[in-house]
Amino acid sequence: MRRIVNLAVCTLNQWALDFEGNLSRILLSIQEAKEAGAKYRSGPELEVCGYSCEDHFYESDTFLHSWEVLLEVITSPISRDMIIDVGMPVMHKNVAYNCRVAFYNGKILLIRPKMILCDDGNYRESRWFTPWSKVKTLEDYYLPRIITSVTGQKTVPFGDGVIATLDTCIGFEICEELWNPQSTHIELGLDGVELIFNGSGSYMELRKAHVAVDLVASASAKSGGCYLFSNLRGCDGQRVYFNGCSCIAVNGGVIARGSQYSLKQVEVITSLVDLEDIRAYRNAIRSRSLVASRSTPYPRINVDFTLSSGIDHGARIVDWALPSFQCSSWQWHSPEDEIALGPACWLWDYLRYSINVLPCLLLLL
Ligand SMILES: NC(=O)CC[C@H](N)C(=O)O
Repeated sequence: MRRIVNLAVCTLNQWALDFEGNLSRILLSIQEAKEAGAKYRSGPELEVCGYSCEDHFYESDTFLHSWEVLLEVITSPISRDMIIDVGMPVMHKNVAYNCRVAFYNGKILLIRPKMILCDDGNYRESRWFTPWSKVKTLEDYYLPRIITSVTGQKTVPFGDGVIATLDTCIGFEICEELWNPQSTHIELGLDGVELIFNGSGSYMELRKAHVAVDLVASASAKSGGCYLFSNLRGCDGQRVYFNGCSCIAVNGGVIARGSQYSLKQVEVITSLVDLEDIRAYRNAIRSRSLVASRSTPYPRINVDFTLSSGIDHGARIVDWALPSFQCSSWQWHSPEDEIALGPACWLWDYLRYSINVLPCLLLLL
């Protein structure tokens, strides 16, 4: 028996506060995911407003414009018939959170705030955001009126919950939560969450890319499951270069990976994943089953939608011929290549955006 799901992760070259440009890249990524047959599309961290808005995260306009972009995405016909999550800042009870917003056919399903923030290196997330600390707890989020008037929803669940479709269970871990020893994916996996989406803003450091991909693979190794990592790409106005390398891993093996240094502004990778592979792998690890049987449940948001294709039993199943997953192989860049490629890509982005604003500056003279 097979139960195949087609899932998409996206690498986007976003720019801080470029709401229109960011929107167009998000819509393009959804379209590409849909054309590839995906029923779920995820994207990088804070993709709506751009990661490096810095003290603009203190301005309510940054939040308002993010909702306006979300409205465009939710109401676009391209977004129909698939579950989508996007990254944006959300203010809940006067506290700013770095969130994933998941929706399906014009309705918001869940707002999932980041639970472990990053303050190493050049990261200073806790200057602008607060981590959500209420584990496995949901509250009502009162939507802005521009959203209510279109979706008809006054409140939506906000917090540490998961989404249950008719055939699987979906959870979220946002960037640094993967890097922390007490990663969220451990509890998620034990509670039967089969697909874990991570929207990230991970920047380039020499010889760091393999660490991110190794973490993604190991997140799905001990406990089984499918781990889907979407990262930003390029320079978004700050000093760092985001690293790309979005990837998908199943049961410890990386089955798809995007490029690390590229000038592509939108890169979508999709994979066919058999949910039965996850179930068989998990059930065979007896010690995991024992611990999982004792796990306390996450609040589940039910959605009347099936991610898998075909019929899940009987002779008429259409997907028998599809192969089960195969691990992909690639060569890591040498340090010398990284030194050549990273700064060059950063400079290219900066130049590209400078050229865009140059005519405006000339008009001001
Ligand atoms: N945005 C983040 O949470 C960053 C997480 C992680 N430390 C990284 O470098 O990729």
